[in-house]
Amino acid sequence: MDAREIAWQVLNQVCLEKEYANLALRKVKLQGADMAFVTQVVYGTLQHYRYVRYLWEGLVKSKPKGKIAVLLDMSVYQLMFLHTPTYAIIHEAVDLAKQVYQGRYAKLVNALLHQVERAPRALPQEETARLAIETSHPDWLLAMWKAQYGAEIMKQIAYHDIAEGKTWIRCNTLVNSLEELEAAMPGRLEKAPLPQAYAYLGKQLLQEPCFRNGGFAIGDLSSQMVAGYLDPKPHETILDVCSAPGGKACHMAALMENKGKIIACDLHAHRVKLIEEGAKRLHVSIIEAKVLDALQAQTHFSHTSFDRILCDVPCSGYGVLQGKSDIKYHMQSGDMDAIIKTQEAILESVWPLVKVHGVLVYSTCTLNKKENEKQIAAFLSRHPQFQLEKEQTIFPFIYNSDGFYMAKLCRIA
Ligand SMILES: C[S@@+](CC[C@H](N)C(=O)[O-])C[C@H]1O[C@@H](n2cnc3c(N)ncnc32)[C@H](O)[C@@H]1O
Repeated sequence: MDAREIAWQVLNQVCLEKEYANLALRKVKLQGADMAFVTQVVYGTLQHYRYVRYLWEGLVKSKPKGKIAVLLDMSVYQLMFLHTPTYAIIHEAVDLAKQVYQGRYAKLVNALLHQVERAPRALPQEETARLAIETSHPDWLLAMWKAQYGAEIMKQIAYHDIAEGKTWIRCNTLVNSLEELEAAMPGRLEKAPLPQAYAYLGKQLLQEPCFRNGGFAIGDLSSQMVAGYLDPKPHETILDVCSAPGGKACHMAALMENKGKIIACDLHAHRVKLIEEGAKRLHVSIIEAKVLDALQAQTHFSHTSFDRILCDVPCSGYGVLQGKSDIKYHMQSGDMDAIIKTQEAILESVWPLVKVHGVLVYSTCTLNKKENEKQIAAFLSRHPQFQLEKEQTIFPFIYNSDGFYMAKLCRIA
């Protein structure tokens, strides 16, 4: 089976069976350039799903569905975004189309792809409709961003989501200093506007010798701002209730100089394992990882027993659509309703555990005021014993990082 056919199969699993793209790709047994091609076609097609569908769908009355629609999507993606010769893309798409539905759609695939290649359909005139197709976002999401943040910010987020992302790392000061890390990766690090953070400019991050010995952690720049917001000190006791895979917990441990205690919980056992593995690689010994539903936290811990608590809650993920294009492909406007209730329930379950004069930080990787500012305003109105010290939305286009929200609440009574 060649790389294009494998990409088609992976996309069928993601688009039609709702498998996560990273998990479907993990099963692919290819290497080198072939694997890079499959990965690019899979993520690229998902990232541009509306645009590529728009280009072929308008040309046909009775629209093919299922695997043929996915095949057309991925072939149009290649025609529009890759430098592969047109004849190779179309020829192979037609061959693949012959494999399914008794080959009924092979001629149509051939005709549609030639037509798209010859004269791509013009984008809609109206500005927001055009942006939605050009950047492949659902209309309701753009409308929500426009209403919440204004037209200019909506536009910048949308274009950010289809731009090429950066890889961010954090120097693990428990293992090496900034100077030592820079010396170990000459020319491959670009200093970021945050202590200990760098953009990685190389190509083989996991092959860097100082990765295995824990010299750095991989983690988005915005996400690295959260531990600083919590501002944990050596010898304190910290609760991290939604902790896996443990990026922020390990960062907190470094800020605490590996002194004190961090209880790092997550609902899912397989994800708790990731916290343990990460902590081991990064030479962190103060993390105690636990499988625990945050909603049950009060049955495990006494009231007022933590100096600081981090609630890095599950969220709709609208701040990470650049890197997680399968979220973008599948998301529905109703998805956030249940999640908002979970976030509220987590806050209600956890707040009594923080000491008086202690700190609670709430964070999400989403851009949605209902999960962010409004969630925190509602919490504060229910709990006058907390005060908002600061809150911040990090828009993803500022540093080419994830979109994040963080609120720092201090318990005053
Ligand atoms: C945004 S991620 C956390 C990322 C993590 N803080 C880090 O920095 O690596 C949210 C996590 O919440 C976990 N989760 C979801 N519902 C939960 C619950 N009721 N109790 C505990 N963890 C939960 C998910 O398994 C997921 O790992």
